Amino acid sequence: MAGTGVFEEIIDGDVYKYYSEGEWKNSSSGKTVAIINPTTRKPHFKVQACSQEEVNKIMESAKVAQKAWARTPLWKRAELLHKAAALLKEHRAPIAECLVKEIAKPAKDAVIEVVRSGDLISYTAEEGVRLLGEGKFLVSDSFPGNERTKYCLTSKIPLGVVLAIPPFNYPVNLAVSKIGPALIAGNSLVLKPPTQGAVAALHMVHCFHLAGFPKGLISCVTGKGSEIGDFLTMHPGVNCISFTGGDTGVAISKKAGMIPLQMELGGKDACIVLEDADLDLVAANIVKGGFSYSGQRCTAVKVVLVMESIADALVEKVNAKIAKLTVGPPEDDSDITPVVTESSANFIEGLVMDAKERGATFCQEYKREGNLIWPLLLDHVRPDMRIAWEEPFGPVLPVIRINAIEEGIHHCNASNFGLQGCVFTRDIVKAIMISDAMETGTVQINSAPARGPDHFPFQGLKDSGIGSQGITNSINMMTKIKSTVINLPSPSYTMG
Ligand SMILES: NC(=O)C1=CN([C@@H]2O[C@H](COP(=O)(O)OP(=O)(O)OC[C@H]3O[C@@H](n4cnc5c(N)ncnc54)[C@H](OP(=O)(O)O)[C@@H]3O)[C@@H](O)[C@H]2O)C=CC1
Ligand SMILES: O=C(O)[C@H](O)COP(=O)(O)O
Repeated sequence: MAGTGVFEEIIDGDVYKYYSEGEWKNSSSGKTVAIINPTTRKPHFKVQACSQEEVNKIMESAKVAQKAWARTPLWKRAELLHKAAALLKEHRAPIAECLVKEIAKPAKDAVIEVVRSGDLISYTAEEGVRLLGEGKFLVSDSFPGNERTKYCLTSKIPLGVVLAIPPFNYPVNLAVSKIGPALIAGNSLVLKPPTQGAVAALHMVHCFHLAGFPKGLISCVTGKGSEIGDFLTMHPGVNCISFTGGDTGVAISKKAGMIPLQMELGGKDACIVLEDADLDLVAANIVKGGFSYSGQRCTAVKVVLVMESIADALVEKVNAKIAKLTVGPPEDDSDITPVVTESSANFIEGLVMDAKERGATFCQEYKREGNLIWPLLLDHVRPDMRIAWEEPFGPVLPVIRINAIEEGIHHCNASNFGLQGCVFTRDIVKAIMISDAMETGTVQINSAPARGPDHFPFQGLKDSGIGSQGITNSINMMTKIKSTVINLPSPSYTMG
């Protein structure tokens, strides 16, 4: 149960505490934020609304703790991360329960997210020891005009205080995807979890606390992003921001100072289907890719671009699979569960109504009960419809019929997003050429888009992000280079 057993100390009455200087605390603000259960649409949890003074204190302690942490041997950093990973997996049940109640993640998927997060932390520990355990050694005479009088030793050093801001749909996995790299690289970490998902995140933070990380090294600030967010992202004590979410990230990138930014934002991942594709494989991937977690994934299939000659056959197969999707509460492991907020459901409905007014073909009746929207495939979608371009982040998928591959590539590249895309064909040469032409961070050949496995590089182009994630790239991004040059009085060559 959430907030019980080892987690008792993170809650006071019915309000979860925030985490600062190695302790669970009540905010002096006296304000709390209600977390609404998307299924019941009633408040389920409460967290503190932290004050700016509390943020300042957290930043001060993070700065002090980071100096000591940077002097902690790599193997000791890794040891603590492995402990946190084990604790996360040990306590997967209460954390998964929070995901079910806060973000209506299907119960099975909720457990998978927590276990995946433990694996991510452990892999990060190992990768960090290897990656940061070596540097570069350069000699001066490799550059014209120089003798070998200089040795340059370079290493990767921490940035300082990393601010991590994950989104609601993976409040644990997309938090640890930032926390792990930051810590193994020698940084301290301030986490601002999403409101929907904050309690799952607080339970995750407690696993790091139980692992025995130094006081002040990890903090967790709760409160609405719209209220405390700017104070955090513009705080002079922040040396790096790693953000995942929507166009909020674009605004943050304009406000943040001269610091490294890692941004993973929205997507409109296109699925291009050629005439020779295996339509059973395509249909399975479109349904899994487009409707898992009710389409609330940045890497969800968000528009299908299918050759006209096979479109009827594909749509029929997709509809048959949609008909088998279960719709209901996350507690029952339903395939389709309520979307995260009423405002999200309203946004999705707006896109559906626009498509209806402009003549899209509804393959299923549009049905909504509260935040629960039944899966819907819209056929014969045209570029003048909003759903052709906007990201519903819901269980609604548009199909655009094309008569040439170039049309599909054009639509993909005309989007402001450039996260992932996928292409289905038996012709690997064509697949490579299409992949090369698609302006996205990743192209999946013969499978739906996906961020995982978590050690793969993951990046968005254009409005889909800044920089690259994936464990190795995240570790590197949370370091900077330090050079030490040894100057010799006269040239010296190893004589072999
Ligand atoms: N690329 C991806 O992986 C994802 C993309 N998205 C996109 O984002 C949209 C909304 O999802 P959501 O999670 O609400 O994304 P948001 O961008 O609204 O929120 C992401 C995170 O940013 C925080 N935040 C909000 N405002 C600020 C601010 N001014 N300064 C600092 N942090 C802030 C949020 O906190 P709080 O919750 O308290 O507002 C949350 O922790 C989706 O519809 C989708 O388009 C969403 C999830 C994942
Ligand atoms: O933010 C998201 O939606 C995730 O990056 C998607 O991750 P997944 O492809 O592993 O579900």
